[in-house]
Amino acid sequence: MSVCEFRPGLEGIPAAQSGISFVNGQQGILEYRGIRIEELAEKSNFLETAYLLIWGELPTQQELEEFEHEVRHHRRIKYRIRDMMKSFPESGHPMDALQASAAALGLFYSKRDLENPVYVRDAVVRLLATVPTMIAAFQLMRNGNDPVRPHDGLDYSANFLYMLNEREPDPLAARIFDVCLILHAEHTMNASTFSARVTASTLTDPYAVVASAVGTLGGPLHGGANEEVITMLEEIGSVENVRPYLEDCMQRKAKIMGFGHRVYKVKDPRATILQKLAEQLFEKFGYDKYYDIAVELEHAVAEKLGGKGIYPNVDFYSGLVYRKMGIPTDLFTPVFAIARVAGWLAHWKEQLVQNRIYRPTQVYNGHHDVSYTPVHLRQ
Ligand SMILES: CC(=O)SCCNC(=O)CCNC(=O)[C@H](O)C(C)(C)COP(=O)(O)OP(=O)(O)OC[C@H]1O[C@@H](n2cnc3c(N)ncnc32)[C@H](O)[C@@H]1OP(=O)(O)O
Ligand SMILES: O=C([O-])CC(=O)C(=O)O
Repeated sequence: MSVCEFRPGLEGIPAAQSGISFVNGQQGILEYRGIRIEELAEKSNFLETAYLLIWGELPTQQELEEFEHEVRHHRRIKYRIRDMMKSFPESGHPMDALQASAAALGLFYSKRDLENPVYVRDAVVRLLATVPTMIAAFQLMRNGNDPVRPHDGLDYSANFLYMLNEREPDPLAARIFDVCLILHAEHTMNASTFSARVTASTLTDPYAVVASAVGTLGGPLHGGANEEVITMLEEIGSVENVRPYLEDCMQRKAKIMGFGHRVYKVKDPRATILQKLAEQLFEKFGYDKYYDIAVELEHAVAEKLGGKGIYPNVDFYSGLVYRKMGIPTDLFTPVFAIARVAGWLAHWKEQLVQNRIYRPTQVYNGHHDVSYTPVHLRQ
């Protein structure tokens, strides 16, 4: 094999063959199994989209009803998981709580049976069903309250908002939240999905796959940017301060959070939809001054950095949507994870079809033949 050039961040290097999603970064196109994201956002719901991603086709009415029924009936978390979460430090980040809890779930299903479709389906259902419950439970318990039991009469998204806020959500808010989950469900070979596929390739269990992906999603260069965006908008504070803030960032060569993408060189199509969803929410529930700051920042960044292909990504407007729903800032990335579980599991299943363990190479730039220095002689 020829010696390859090292590409930092593996830019442009295919890490898998995949039929799950497609991105055209020059034209701002995203498709799940060939269907444009705009169409899914308008016509589908999250569980149907998850089914599409994981099993490769839209479900029939009966398949969808069965799948929704199964997910609905696996939403409760085990007392032992709940008690474990109760012992987590309240000040800990909910992404860490989620990562630990997803991994702990695997302790209860440690007999791996990856070739058995029943095992695969159970794991898919259980992870999709319990991740929202774990997040809502941690949120309530860190504030000294008991978790709220899932509401069997509510669908996937409405139930999550119900568990979080201890009341049934407004139907528009629940539908918008569900669309947000569709938008965040999958995105080709992003860092957390790569992490999921690497973990899957060792033939470990799907709980470990999801736990490793959650850990990867949390970083501020990836899903964690949605939280950073709100912090940044608060720091900017006013529309007048947008341009001085941007100048200062550019001078310091600091990244503007929620902007830029390895693949998109135009505005992320998901950001366009999320911006519209934010506007719909503001129309019904009142205006948010940070929205004007965000729009001004988008204009200013397009003027200064548009030439480099730097435009809003999915994380730029999502926080404004979640804020309006009363979701705390440090739950924005866990909410992203609720959705992305679908994509990670689709990649887990796909990886297993023709698995080969990931084991890339490296360019060694260290020393050779170094002799051992006894500790008392070391400077
Ligand atoms: C769900 C998601 O993961 S979406 C991404 C969420 N992350 C963010 O919003 C964090 C901010 N954005 C970034 O850090 C980057 O754009 C990433 C991580 C998304 C992509 O990183 P990469 O593809 O490695 O791009 P890289 O960091 O090399 O940037 C390329 C050039 O664009 C510039 N650039 C990229 N993003 C930004 C940004 N947000 N603000 C200012 N400049 C930027 C870089 O400074 C660099 O400029 P240079 O060539 O003059 O040095
Ligand atoms: O594709 C990426 O690198 C990041 C991203 O937008 C996502 O994971 O949704």
